[in-house]
Amino acid sequence: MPKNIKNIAIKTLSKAWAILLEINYDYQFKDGTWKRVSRESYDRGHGTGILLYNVEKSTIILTKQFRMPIYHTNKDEAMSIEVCAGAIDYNDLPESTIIREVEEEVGYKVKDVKKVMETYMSPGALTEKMYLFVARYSEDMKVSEGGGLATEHEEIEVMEIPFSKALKMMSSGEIQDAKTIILLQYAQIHNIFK
Ligand SMILES: Nc1nc2c(ncn2[C@@H]2O[C@H](COP(=O)(O)OP(=O)(O)O[C@H]3O[C@H](CO)[C@@H](O)[C@H](O)[C@@H]3O)[C@@H](O)[C@H]2O)c(=O)[nH]1
Ligand SMILES: [Mg+2]
Repeated sequence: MPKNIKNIAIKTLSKAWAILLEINYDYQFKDGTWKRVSRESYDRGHGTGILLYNVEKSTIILTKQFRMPIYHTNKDEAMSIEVCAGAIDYNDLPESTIIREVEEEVGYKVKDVKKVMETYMSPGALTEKMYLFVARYSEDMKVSEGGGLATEHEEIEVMEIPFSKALKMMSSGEIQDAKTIILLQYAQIHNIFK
């Protein structure tokens, strides 16, 4: 734990769906001087994501959905292609969260999920840590069409595509979501289709 931080003062800028804080603190730089620093920190909890893959078919399952923060800054890229993912509810665990999200969003009941990484997605601004998983899927695990929760205003298109196509979509920039890129590269590095 760093010892060169003191006099922390926290101000809540916004407390709505998530919490935006302004955190002011004294930070001692390497030359010994102390300076007052201010940083904003957005807390929307932690999250999970999963790459679902089928070795026999060489396919994976991705989702496509409208993302307002992208639309707000880059309208053409607002339909985001991502691995299935979901925020962890208070007191829930990453494993149970991702198993529930897989059923809600893409319609499969998976059991054995393997955690492959824990990663801070945007540590300069977000408190969120993402727990990333992989799991095999097959037709006998299919229980619904998925699509997300209408009550939560979700509308998720389920995409089952060859792994090779997903890699091309990553190279071409059609896939730009970080958790998705990390998991696709994990699959490539660890040769999970072999
Ligand atoms: N009212 C309100 N509701 C929100 C807001 N943001 C999200 N929600 C609700 O919370 C749900 C979040 O859906 P999840 O499936 O749990 O999460 P996600 O949006 O897929 O995000 C996942 O990936 C993100 C990283 O790309 C992660 O940040 C996130 O934790 C999660 O893993 C949405 O359907 C929506 O109902 C908001 O600003 N306001
Ligand atoms: Mg989701």
